[in-house]
Amino acid sequence: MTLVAGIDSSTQSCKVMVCDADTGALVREGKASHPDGTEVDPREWASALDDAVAAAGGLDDVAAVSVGAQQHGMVCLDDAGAVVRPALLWNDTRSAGAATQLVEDLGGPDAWADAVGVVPLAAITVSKLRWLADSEPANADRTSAVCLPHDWLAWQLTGRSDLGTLATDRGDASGTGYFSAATDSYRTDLLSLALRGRTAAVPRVAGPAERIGETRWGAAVGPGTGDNAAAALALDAQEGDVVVSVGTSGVVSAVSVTPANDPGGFVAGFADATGRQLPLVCTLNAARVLDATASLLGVDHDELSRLALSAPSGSGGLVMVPYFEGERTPNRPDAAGSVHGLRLANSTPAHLARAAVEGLLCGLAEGIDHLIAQGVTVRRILLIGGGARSQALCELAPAIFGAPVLVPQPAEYVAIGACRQAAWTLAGTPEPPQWSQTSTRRFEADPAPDVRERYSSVRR
Ligand SMILES: Nc1ncnc2c1ncn2[C@@H]1O[C@H](COP(=O)(O)OP(=O)(O)O)[C@@H](O)[C@H]1O
Ligand SMILES: O=C(CO)[C@@H](O)[C@H](O)COP(=O)(O)O
Repeated sequence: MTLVAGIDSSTQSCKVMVCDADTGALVREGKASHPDGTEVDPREWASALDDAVAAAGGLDDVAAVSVGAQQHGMVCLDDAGAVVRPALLWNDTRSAGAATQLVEDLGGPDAWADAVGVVPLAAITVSKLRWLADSEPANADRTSAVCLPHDWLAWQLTGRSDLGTLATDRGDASGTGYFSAATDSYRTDLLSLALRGRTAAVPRVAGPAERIGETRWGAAVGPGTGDNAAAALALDAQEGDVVVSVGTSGVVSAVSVTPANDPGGFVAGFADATGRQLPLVCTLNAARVLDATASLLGVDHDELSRLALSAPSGSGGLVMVPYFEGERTPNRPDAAGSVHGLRLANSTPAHLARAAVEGLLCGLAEGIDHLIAQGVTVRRILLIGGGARSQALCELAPAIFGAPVLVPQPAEYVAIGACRQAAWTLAGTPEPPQWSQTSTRRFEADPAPDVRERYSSVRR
């Protein structure tokens, strides 16, 4: 059996899966935690990867490996290839002011949507680079190259240190704000605009199944990609499939042949890992809303779910707007979460649990609406990510989305997508290998538009 490995270096942890290259059957897996916080020394990712690989029984017998990772993180390298400062992650909002300035500098949101399909927000790499130029000019001066978390980890796997050997793929490059998914080209003028006239090298954009190097034991290293593009590859998402991921981030995305152009800044015009587009809406608050509410109530996730399902639809008028970490969609970096409509009758753990699940889902439902406004057709909604392990989330999602929801078997879909890319790199075929698709559970419910209406009015 030929084995391939896929890595998901996500916000909270590193997951490694080893699969049969022909069928995609899982052979073994491992996981290790990442440190908390919104800035992380990339060497912590390498160390978590080592631990996750050890937990997965090593990779010496795999013939190819690919890395999927959290998008947008700013990894700055000096001319010797050393890390200049800890990486600012996608969920670090200190770059919010820099994003606003950058939008103005290019002539407004329309100019950005036309240039790269992405209007800078705090999350986007280009905004983090402007923050660096203004707040840490000495570090900006020392930065000879800038890359993303997956680019850096894949580079580590190849054992190279020459900046000219850095590689990325168009899926992750499209999340930088200086690469256009519509034209498949860098806009180094925008990178330079962010860095206030400085220049920095960027990784070469490899093809979707290109071998970008070899590990020290001789395995092929695939191009890797951003986590959301990897998940779409795992699910073999086709046009009409809307993937909703409830991890640290809440993500609504869909593969498409048409690049997104949303000057409103809700939908980002990213690329997928196969050559298509991946219009995407991302929120800052998802699975951790459930984590925080469970901890507030002193219960575990199973009990939180049971409580939420025991309360009435609409939580008796209790509405949670879950902007615990500020928010990205809508763009409210300085917001805080709030609970509205407290009455004696709804001041119970069950009502609060339900309000948390409903509030989280209402934010994602707005994301689906934004995709539809960009011309995306919704044929199927697939729910994945750590939060999809919550029975309450699965049962309430169809009511809030107003459509049936398919929940694939709980699994690490980003790592599986990276495995599939590794197998594709090994096969060298024009299309990715056909692996049998996971079974799904179908959830249906009567639509609850009143819950969404109340949420929208409270949010406004
Ligand atoms: N049964 C569950 N119900 C709700 N949330 C869960 C459950 N199991 C795990 N989670 C949450 O899912 C999150 C991890 O999901 P994951 O998709 O791996 O995130 P990320 O990719 O951002 O690291 C954690 O916040 C975790 O607490
Ligand atoms: O910023 C985005 C997408 O634009 C996030 O989806 C990150 O890619 C982090 O993903 P998770 O760790 O939450 O899976």
